[in-house]
Amino acid sequence: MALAEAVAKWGVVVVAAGRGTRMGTAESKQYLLLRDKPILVHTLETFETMDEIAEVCVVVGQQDVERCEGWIPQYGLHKVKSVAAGGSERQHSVQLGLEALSGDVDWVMVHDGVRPFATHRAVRACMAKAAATGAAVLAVPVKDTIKQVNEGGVITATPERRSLWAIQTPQAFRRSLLQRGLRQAAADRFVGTDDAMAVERLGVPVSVAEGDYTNIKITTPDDLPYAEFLLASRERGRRADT
Ligand SMILES: Nc1ccn([C@@H]2O[C@H](COP(=O)(O)OP(=O)(O)OP(=O)(O)O)[C@@H](O)[C@H]2O)c(=O)n1
Ligand SMILES: C[C@](O)(CO)[C@H](O)COP(=O)(O)O
Repeated sequence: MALAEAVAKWGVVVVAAGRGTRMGTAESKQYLLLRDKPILVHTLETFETMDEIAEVCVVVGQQDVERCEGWIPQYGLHKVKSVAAGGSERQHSVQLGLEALSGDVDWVMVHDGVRPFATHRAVRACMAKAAATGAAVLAVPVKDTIKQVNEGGVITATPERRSLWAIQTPQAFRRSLLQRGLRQAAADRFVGTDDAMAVERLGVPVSVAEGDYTNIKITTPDDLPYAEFLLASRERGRRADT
């Protein structure tokens, strides 16, 4: 591990204040059970055993703050030091989570509460790349040919596939850089779909660290059986290791 990374104090903002409209369930998708535990708890457990992480802030809907505070003792989520109420857009939830982290956290990762399969290897790759460059996101090269299509359903462009990556979380930044990007985005009334966009807009390069295709964001109902399969595979892998 690089020296800068070893001495840095890392915090994680796990955003989970969305409504999950594409999932279409009465209960927001982050609270659906994956085997025995809510999806969000599986996600939070990712960071529990990482010594590099000093603290986690989980951002949820105002109505869910108490329930999530109760999870800290129930599931032994000792790294979760705060539960914050989120905002109307993901970006606002990120901003509120950043404000809740303690003052001495100087590097941050933002992670979707509905990505429970980020591996420690991939998270560490993202942290290492950010420590070396200032800002990095996990991503995988796209496998399909991607087309741009107009409102009439007609293809207007085929971008070169070699340059296309599907972006995931965690996304890792020097805290002051992400804060500056989010402040500027708010001043410009710009709302991005990921955290890197706020930093890219400053003209600051954001690097990519190669992740895993299995780090899925649980978004639509067809993701649920695949998530069950991934959980079972991970547990089989763990049993084989012991
Ligand atoms: N105002 C919001 C919107 C989203 N998120 C979180 O951002 C992550 C990624 O967003 P997405 O998958 O789009 O979740 P939802 O916004 O809940 O889904 P949908 O767009 O289908 O409503 C999720 O963990 C979600 O809870 C958030 O914290 N605050
Ligand atoms: C941040 C993200 O998960 C990267 O893939 C994604 O952009 C979130 O987008 P969504 O519109 O909130 O699903």
